[in-house]
Formats: sequence, C-alpha cells, structure tokens
Amino acid sequence: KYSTSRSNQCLYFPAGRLEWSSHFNSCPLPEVIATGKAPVAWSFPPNCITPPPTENKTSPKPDCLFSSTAFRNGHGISLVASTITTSHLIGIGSFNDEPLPLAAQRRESLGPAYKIVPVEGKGMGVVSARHIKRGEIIMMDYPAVLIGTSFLANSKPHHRRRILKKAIKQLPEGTRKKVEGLSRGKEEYEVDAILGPNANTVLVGEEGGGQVHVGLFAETARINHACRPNAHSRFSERRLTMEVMAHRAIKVGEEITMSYIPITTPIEERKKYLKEHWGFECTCSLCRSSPQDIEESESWRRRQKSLKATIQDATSGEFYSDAIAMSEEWLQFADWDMVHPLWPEYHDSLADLYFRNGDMMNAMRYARMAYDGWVKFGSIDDEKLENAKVLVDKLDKISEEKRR
Ligand SMILES: C[S@@+](CC[C@H](N)C(=O)[O-])C[C@H]1O[C@@H](n2cnc3c(N)ncnc32)[C@H](O)[C@@H]1O
Repeated sequence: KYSTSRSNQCLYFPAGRLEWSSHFNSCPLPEVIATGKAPVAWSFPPNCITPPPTENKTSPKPDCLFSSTAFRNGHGISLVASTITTSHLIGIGSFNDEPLPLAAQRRESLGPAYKIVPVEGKGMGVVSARHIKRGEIIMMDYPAVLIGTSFLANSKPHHRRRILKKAIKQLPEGTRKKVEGLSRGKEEYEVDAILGPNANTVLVGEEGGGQVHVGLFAETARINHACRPNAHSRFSERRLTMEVMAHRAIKVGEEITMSYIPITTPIEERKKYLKEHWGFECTCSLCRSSPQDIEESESWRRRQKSLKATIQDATSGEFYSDAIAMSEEWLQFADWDMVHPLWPEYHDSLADLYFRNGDMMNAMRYARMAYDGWVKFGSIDDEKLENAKVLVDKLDKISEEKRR
C-alpha cells in the first residue's frame, strides 16, 4: 500500500531498554524518513523501548518516542507508538500538511469561534466567541502527544513516566506550555496528573481498523462535560486532527460542551462513571434541572438505546425492511440537541440498508443526501465524502445498466 524507505534503518532498530543506542546517535539529524508520499522530519533521535519477551516467544515490537516540532505549522507532536503504527501513519500521509478544504478556509476567515475562560464550578472551559451555526466545525485540534496503549500497558511505570515526560519536553514551547497548563488530576506523578483528566482515546494504526491510542489534545481538553451537550468531537486518523462540531446553533458566550460518555448512558451510571473515572460530580445544566426534565431526558435515552439495539439486530439478521422502518423512525425522532450532527452517517447507513433490500431508488436518494451532507459538513478529512461519491457512482452505474 505504501513504502517506507529501509535505507534509513533508524526507525527499525530499537535502542534497547530506554538506552540511547550508538546506532541512533549515528543517525543524521533531523531524522528524515522518506516515504512514498512525503518526508517526516523528526526533531530528535527516536527513543525506543523494547517490551519484555512474551510467553510464546514472539519477538516483541518496540515502542518509540518520535517528536516533530514542525508538525502542523509548528504545533508539534510527540508520538509514542510502535514502529509499525508510525510507518502506517507516515504511509497514509497523516503527517503531510495539505491545504484546508474550502469550507474550512471559509470558517477560518470568520475568526476564532471560541475562547478558553474560567467557568464557575468547573475550572476552565470553552465558550463561543461568536455565533456558531448548527453543524459548524468549531475547533480543529492536533494531538500534542499520541500514545499507544500497548506502551502504557507493557512498560514499567518509571520507564513510562520518563518517556512521557520527554514526549512533553520535546514539544515546541507554545504547545508544551499549553499541555503543562492543563488542569491536573490527583495522580502522584506530574505526567499522570496531566494525562489523567485530559486525554482522549482514539483509534490509530492498522490491524482491524486501528488500535486504541491515548491522545492529548490541548485545546479540546478544555471542553467540559455536559449530559445534554451542544457539541461532539470526531477524530481523523488520516489528518491526525480532532474536529469539534456544534449540534445546534450556539449563542455568543454560551459554553461549548461535549459528553464524556455515550449519550444513551442512564443517569445513575453517568454519575457513577464521572465520579469514579473523572473524579467530579457533574454540575451541568441537566444535572441541576428539575426531576421532570431529567425524567424526560432519561426516557429519550432509553428509547434511543433500545431502538439502536433493535436496528442492529434487524440488520445483522438481514431483516432489512424492519431495519429500514426503524432507522426512518429513529431519524424522525432523533433531535439535533441530543445526537451527533452526523446526519450524513445515518443517511449513509440507510442508503446501504435500502441497497441490500434491493430498493435502488431509495438507496440513491439517501446516498445523495449523505454526499450532500458530507460536502456541507466540510471536514478536513474528505474520506467520508470520497466513500459517499463511490456509492453514488456505483448506484448510478447499476441504474444505468438496468435502463439498458
Ligand atoms: C477535560 S478537563 C475539562 C477542562 C477543565 N475544566 C480545565 O479547567 O481545564 C476535565 C475536568 O474538568 C472538570 N469538569 C468537566 N466537566 C465538568 C462538569 N460538568 N461539572 C464539573 N466539573 C467538570 C473536571 O474537573 C474534570 O476532571
């Protein structure tokens, strides 16, 4: 799929257990790993750690720290991941800087959509700096640090902390200061206290659609939780970008919030999770509202959850017309305040269901809606748009063949 030059072997030779190998030191700096697409310049020699051999004696894959201070116009990134994941990211062009799509350029020209300010009872938070339209992308953020969970699980605590401290230290000053200024958890060690309440999990890498990685996005990390949020985030592996988009129109000065847990989680479970995993009692507007409001929202969640599960069951059992009827109902009943503004995604799956059910006309109707939706959405990653185009073209071809 892509080629990574083997002439520069620095990437592939682990330095041993957190030791600098003479091999690395002999590498020219900055490290340039030539790929089929574009070079990535590492600003420091990679620092690798080889996990202990596994019981079945398979050779363990080293995890290395790679830092680039040039990434995204000086934002910088420190990646602590396997060499396989790193090569994969280089191969799919994740480190390349490409011009922003037109929709994003237009947004940028409107000026910043948000500012980070103190918010009562929550520390800092993000509020809108101008009127934000429904479905608008409010924030584009890049990982300051991206860490493979295999590294977190397999490295010894002091090795882990040493590498992570170094990962932060190797960031450009502006980003490093943002990271160091994030709110801290109660963890004993500084890196753990920074990562604890601020990191997100994202899927990165090959093998079955990606592996869980922990990403520290210094701006996104300022967004507080709400049980009835007005925004949602979405990560693009290809563009190594976190996009935050509005579920509904947001007034100037209104707080921008996201749900830290799946939206259909019942209230008691939500409270318990937020307390145990995040260490806070939620003070969002829904948690402070009347029992009647809370019950209304809970019944909405119950219905959403059961409808989604039934749609999944019907789809996997190939009862497509049932799945279609329920998906149509789900679309009617899902409101913009509560669901992700990702209508194109739902239109996409409806197009697929109609297609499987042999109803080409409705399949085309939804495929076009999905395509138009992705155009309007204006994500930095046009993968969804490309896929929607492929489906529209395929359906076009089928109906053309039928006409002949
Ligand atoms: C990802 S940070 C959000 C930004 C953080 N408020 C700050 O000052 O940087 C998560 C932390 O914010 C606070 N927080 C987020 N949402 C909250 C809420 N709904 N109610 C109370 N505290 C909240 C908690 O302390 C939580 O551990």
